[in-house]
Amino acid sequence: MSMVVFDEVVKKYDAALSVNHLSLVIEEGEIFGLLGPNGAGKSTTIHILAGLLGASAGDVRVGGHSIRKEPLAVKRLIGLVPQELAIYETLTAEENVAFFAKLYGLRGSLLRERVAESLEFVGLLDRAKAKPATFSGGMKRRLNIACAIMHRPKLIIMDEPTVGIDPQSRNHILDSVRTLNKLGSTVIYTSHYMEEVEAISTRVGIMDRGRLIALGTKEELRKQSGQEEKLLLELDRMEETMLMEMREHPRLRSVMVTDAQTLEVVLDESTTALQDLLFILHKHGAALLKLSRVETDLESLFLQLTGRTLRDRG
Ligand SMILES: Nc1ncnc2c1ncn2[C@@H]1O[C@H](COP(=O)(O)OP(=O)(O)OP(=O)(O)O)[C@@H](O)[C@H]1O
Repeated sequence: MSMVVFDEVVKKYDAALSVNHLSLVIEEGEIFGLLGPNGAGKSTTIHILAGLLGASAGDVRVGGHSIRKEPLAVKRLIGLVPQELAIYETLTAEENVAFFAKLYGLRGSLLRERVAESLEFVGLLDRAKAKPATFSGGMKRRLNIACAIMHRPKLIIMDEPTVGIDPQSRNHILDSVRTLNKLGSTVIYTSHYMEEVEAISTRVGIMDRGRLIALGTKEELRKQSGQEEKLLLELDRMEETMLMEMREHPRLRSVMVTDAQTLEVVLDESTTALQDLLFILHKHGAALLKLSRVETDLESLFLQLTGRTLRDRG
């Protein structure tokens, strides 16, 4: 079932379109990574989806409900972790989560149960009675997440949740995204850190200047962009006759010796290329000590699509 359907969504602030006719379907169970440089339109897209901002044109459906016609039904399905912290420094951690729980209509023992559950989930149960003023930046972000998930939303939207935090909290947050997804939530996650999106997403959409310029699994994006399937082979020996045979083989696009024991090989698209490569190794009595794949690089893909670098390195 489709969890989110963007249908020709437009957001216009001034002359430029911040979201430019966005159409996109996200299926139930996905971890969808929305990637793009600063100002690409990610936050605007997320805010329209969460009902915080009206679209200039088009509509979004969440779990079959139109955000225009049934905004409350949509809001009930969503947990938004905003880019800016949405927690109260004067309340304790558990009071913060309880505040949001009450907004969703939770009361009494169910409220207490869900507050404890979400604080435990983000690793802050032992700090339930402390105020966020005593927390590190990463802990505040985790509390921000607890506030967004306590009503067990079907769709969790995270807008750059790992900006400027320590590695421990960052890993905690990435693990929690995976766990929430396993527990049944669809997750939409924006970032301009491509490593994160690569690591956790089932599918990636790349935005630039309000438009979705690429969409697919990492593998599909690699194919769309013409990036090649590159393998690294560590061998116990490297004979010239074997290398010659590889270089002459029509299914092996390039064969390069990178050090005394390592070969970098680019295969063509055919299904038998890898088999042929292994056959040649076997024929020449070379043992394969290690085989690894050079991972798709979203950064260079973005560069190729737009002529600009993805990351704001400031
Ligand atoms: N309230 C606003 N008024 C006018 N223009 C706006 C407003 N909010 C956003 N924009 C413009 O819309 C475009 C998209 O901004 P948006 O914040 O959605 O990008 P983003 O991809 O989320 O960037 P970031 O990674 O910095 O959060 C930008 O050009 C921005 O200047």
